[in-house]
Amino acid sequence: ACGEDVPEVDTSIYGAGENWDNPGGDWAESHFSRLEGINADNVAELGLAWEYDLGSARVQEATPVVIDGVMFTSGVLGKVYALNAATGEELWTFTPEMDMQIARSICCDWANRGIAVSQGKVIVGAADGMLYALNAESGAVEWSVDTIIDHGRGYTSTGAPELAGNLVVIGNAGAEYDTRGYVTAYHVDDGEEAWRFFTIPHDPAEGAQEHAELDAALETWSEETRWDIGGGGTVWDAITYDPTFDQVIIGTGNGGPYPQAIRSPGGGDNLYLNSLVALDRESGEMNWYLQETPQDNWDLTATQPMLLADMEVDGEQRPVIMHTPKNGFFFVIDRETGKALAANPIVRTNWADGWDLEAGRPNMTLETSDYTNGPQIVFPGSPGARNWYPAAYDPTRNSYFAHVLDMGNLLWLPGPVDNVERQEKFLNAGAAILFTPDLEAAVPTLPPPVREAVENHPQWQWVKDQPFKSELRAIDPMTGETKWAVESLGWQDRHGALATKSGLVFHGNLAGQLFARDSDTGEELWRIDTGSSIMAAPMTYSVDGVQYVAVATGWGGGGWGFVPGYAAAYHKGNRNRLLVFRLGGGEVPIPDDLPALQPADEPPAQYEDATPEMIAMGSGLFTANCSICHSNQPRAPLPDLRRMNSGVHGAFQQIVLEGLLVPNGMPRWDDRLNEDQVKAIHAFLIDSQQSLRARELELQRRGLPLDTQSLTILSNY
Ligand SMILES: O=C(O)c1cc(C(=O)O)c2c(n1)C(=O)C(=O)c1cc(C(=O)O)[nH]c1-2
Ligand SMILES: [Ca+2]
Repeated sequence: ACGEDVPEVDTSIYGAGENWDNPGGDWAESHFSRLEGINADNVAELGLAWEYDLGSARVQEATPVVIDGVMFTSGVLGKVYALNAATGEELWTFTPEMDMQIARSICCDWANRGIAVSQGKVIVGAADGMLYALNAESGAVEWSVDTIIDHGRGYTSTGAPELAGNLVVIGNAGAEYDTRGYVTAYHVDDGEEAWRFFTIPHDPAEGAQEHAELDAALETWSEETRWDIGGGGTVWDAITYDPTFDQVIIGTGNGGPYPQAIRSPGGGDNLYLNSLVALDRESGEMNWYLQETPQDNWDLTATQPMLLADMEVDGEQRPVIMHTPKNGFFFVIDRETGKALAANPIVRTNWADGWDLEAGRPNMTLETSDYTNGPQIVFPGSPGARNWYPAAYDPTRNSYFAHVLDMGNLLWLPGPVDNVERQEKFLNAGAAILFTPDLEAAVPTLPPPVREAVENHPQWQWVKDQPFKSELRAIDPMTGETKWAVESLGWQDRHGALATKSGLVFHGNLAGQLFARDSDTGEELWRIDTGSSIMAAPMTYSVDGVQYVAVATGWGGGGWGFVPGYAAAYHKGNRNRLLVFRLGGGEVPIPDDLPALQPADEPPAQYEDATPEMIAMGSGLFTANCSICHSNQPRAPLPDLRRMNSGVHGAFQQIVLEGLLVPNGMPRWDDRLNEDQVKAIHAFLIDSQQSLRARELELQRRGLPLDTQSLTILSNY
């Protein structure tokens, strides 16, 4: 890897042109296009140019890349597609092979957020942590490298690799599991490792830290830190190369377990959790860090996308990063120093009351957010004020277009904080979390101590008086003020954005509509029904003078088991496709509605003698092990286990303990569950199937639909 060229980046041109050369669009990752072929005067003529079936029904989060007429993008588990960008003709695809036991360590669906293209290679991080460099013309593997340092822990990979000159940098996911976060830089030409940066220290009893930055970080962790569990700090989404200072900026994740009282008892900032950290491209050494959420208890990650710009601050042009992490603040950060120049709240926050620019820290309010001594309603909730959904920045209007969620969730400790056992390669979040748009309705169903604590909570009034708000906004970065906003369909209806110099903002929704709005007012200028749920960000490019707008469809990600009733994925199935539009194009073929739900089959009489204790044990084991994937909600992506047929009932033990369906993505559990436990789970499911069937037969007799959804997601980690 010696003597390679480090490509020059021209930072004087802002926004993407004909090519959209990385998932963020341009060097600034602005999701902004300079193309003006499609504008307010003609946008109403947009129609379908071509569509491409991505061959799955899970989750699509990637923004495609287009270079010289070829589109490259990624999908489920890191599958890669190369297509003719003008016609949709498939040039090649690549499906990474992996042991599907990995499905046990994936928190938030089989997402992949995109690819990197450089030196004639397309680079993707597969779900199992393998990094592949593929020949851009043929799709053949040129090199591959295992980025995971310890396969005995719950590491996965969902983020896009980031190009930094001659290097490609990749992180990983798993802060809800038993991991310690890090990023690794590899040479693009041959995959040789250049450097690795760990985001948190390791147990000092086990020898020297890997690099000097960790010695400083160690001071911010307590002596009782549960290093064995992992600590978290995963870099699962944004990594951004800043060519101006030749540095790689990483966004780090939450603490693991969530409660600091388990993770690092006695407090401390726990560096470098929930931080932006700038690393020198060549050496991997730290230039600066900014911790956005110290002392994390809440999964308030800083992994969300970063957008770069040069911006006038106090009368001076400064190179900045715009960052809206989960924690509810809008940060404008000096790229040279890492100092926050602005940090304004964009939603209600009660883990901090404002941000002190002088001190470079938030004003922490642990009395309303630390749940060590009882349940707390925390704003923003762990879905985040923002999440991975890409924002777009239009420098000509100084507007940042982003989906924002103003919502709290309820957190409490499910048990004592001492002697918590590490769950190997499994969930270790250590907190009970209730996500619901209607806490007021959910609270009466909670155990009395939790219920009372909630009703006496200072933020109970917020919950009662001001419902959650989920909206696309145009925001002024330095003030955080909203210039305009449009409401989305629900708290789960969140989506990425594209802005164009011609004054348009494009975005989709879960009901399957794609919109173009006026950048200055938010006014709707065009919409088209696609019949497929959209979360991913649209992008635009041009080939032979024709401008196209492309978007991937597919519902999933965090909370993926609960398909909202307003989603196209609920009524029409979760069609994953690429839809590409041009002026004068046609209608989008709309999938048919799914057939109506039918009453659950009669379950077998297998455990007719099951005791209530056995069923209760099965219920507890199901919640702890199975429910993160099997939500047992109508139209969920995975089978509702209250609707199993006789064949599946007959093979239940073989599926769960012997791995009969591992190739399909259902892992084996013989390392965590024994035969009696699996019998108890099965007895619980048969019991649930009986009650479901009885209820559904009754609904059917009365001529009523069978769709009854729960609005509440309880994760009892
Ligand atoms: O801590 C982690 O390592 C980690 C990983 C991921 C992921 O890889 O997708 C998510 C999260 N956390 C997370 O907190 C979160 O809200 C989330 C949403 C999504 C998604 O794809 O919709 N992924 C993740
Ligand atoms: Ca997380």
